[in-house]
Amino acid sequence: MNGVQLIKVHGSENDFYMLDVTTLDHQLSESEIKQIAINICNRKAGLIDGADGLLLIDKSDHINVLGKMRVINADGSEASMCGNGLRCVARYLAEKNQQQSFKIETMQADLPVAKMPSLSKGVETYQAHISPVSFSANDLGMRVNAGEDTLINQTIAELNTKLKFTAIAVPNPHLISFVDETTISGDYLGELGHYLNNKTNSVFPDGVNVSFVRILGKNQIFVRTFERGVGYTDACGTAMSASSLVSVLLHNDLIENNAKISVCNPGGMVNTVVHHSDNSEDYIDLIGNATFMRTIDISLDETLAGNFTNIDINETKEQASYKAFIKTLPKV
Ligand SMILES: N[C@@H](CCC[C@H](N)C(=O)O)C(=O)O
Repeated sequence: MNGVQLIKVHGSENDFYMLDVTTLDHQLSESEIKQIAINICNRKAGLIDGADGLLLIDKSDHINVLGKMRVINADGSEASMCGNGLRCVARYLAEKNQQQSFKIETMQADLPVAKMPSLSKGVETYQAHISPVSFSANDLGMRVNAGEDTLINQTIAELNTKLKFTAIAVPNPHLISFVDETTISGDYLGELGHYLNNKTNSVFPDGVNVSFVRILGKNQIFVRTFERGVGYTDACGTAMSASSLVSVLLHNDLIENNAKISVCNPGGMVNTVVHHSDNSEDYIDLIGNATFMRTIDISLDETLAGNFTNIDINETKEQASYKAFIKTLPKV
C-alpha cells in the first residue's frame, strides 16, 4: 500500500489535515493536491469529520529556513497564508528538528515562529509572525469606490450603506467591520461572505475572508469569520491578526499597540501583539494553541478516490486538555 500519514490538527478549532510531503515516495501533482484537499476536507463525505483545509509541509531551499508551508482551502483553492495553520506546522517542524525558534517559508515571506509557554496545562502553544501587511487595493484584489486604493473604515455602496469596512492583506485578503452584539451572531456575515466569494461579485473578484469584530473591553476583542474557500470557521488566525491591527488603528483608546490583546473566537482564544509604526513595516505576533488531535494512516490511492473505509486512527489525548482550557475562558 502506498501509504500516507495525515495529522489532524487545530488552532482555536480551525482544523486542518497536515501532510509532510517529504515522507512520500513521489511528488504529488497540483491536481492530486487539490483532489486530496477536496476529498478529505468535505464535512459530510470526507475523512472522519472533514476539515477547513490541508496544510502541506515541504523542504525549503531558502537559507536559515526549516521548512515550507502551503495552505489548501477545503474547496481546493490555495491561500497565501494561514495563521492558525502556521502555528501547527511550527510545532511539527520544532518537534521533528528539535528546535524552538526558526523560520518557515510561506507563499510571500519567510516567517519567524517560536515555541511559547503553554496557554494552559497540556495545550502546546506557538507564536507566529504575521506579515507582510498591506492596505493597497492591488494586494487585496479589490475594486471599490470608484477605483480608490484603500478602504479604511468606509462604507461600500455595492454592499451595505450602514456598515463601515476596512480591507487589509496580511498577506491574504481580509474585510473587517466592527459590529454590535446582534449583528455579530446573526446571519448577515454568512450572506456577505457567500456574496463576496462568488466569482461574479465586482468588489473582490478573487474572494475575501470576511470578519465581524466586537470590542469587549481593554485589549479584548471577539472575532467571527467567514473564510474564503471554506465558509464559517471557528477561528481564522490571519483574520484575528488583521482585526487586532485594525482595532489598534481605529479604537486605540481600548486596543493598544505593542500590548497583549485577547482575541476571543467561537473556537477559543488566542493572544495577539500588534506592532504598528509609522517608520517601519507593521506586523502582528499571533500566539495560540497548536493541538494535534490524531494521526490517520491511509493509502494515497484511496485518499485520491475519496474512499475512507480502510484507515488506521491513533488518537492523542490533547483535545481533552484543550477542552479544559476552553472551560476557563470567560463566556462571551
Ligand atoms: N484559516 C486560516 C486562513 C486560511 C486561508 C483563507 N481561507 C484564504 O483563502 O485566505 C488562518 O488561520 O489564517
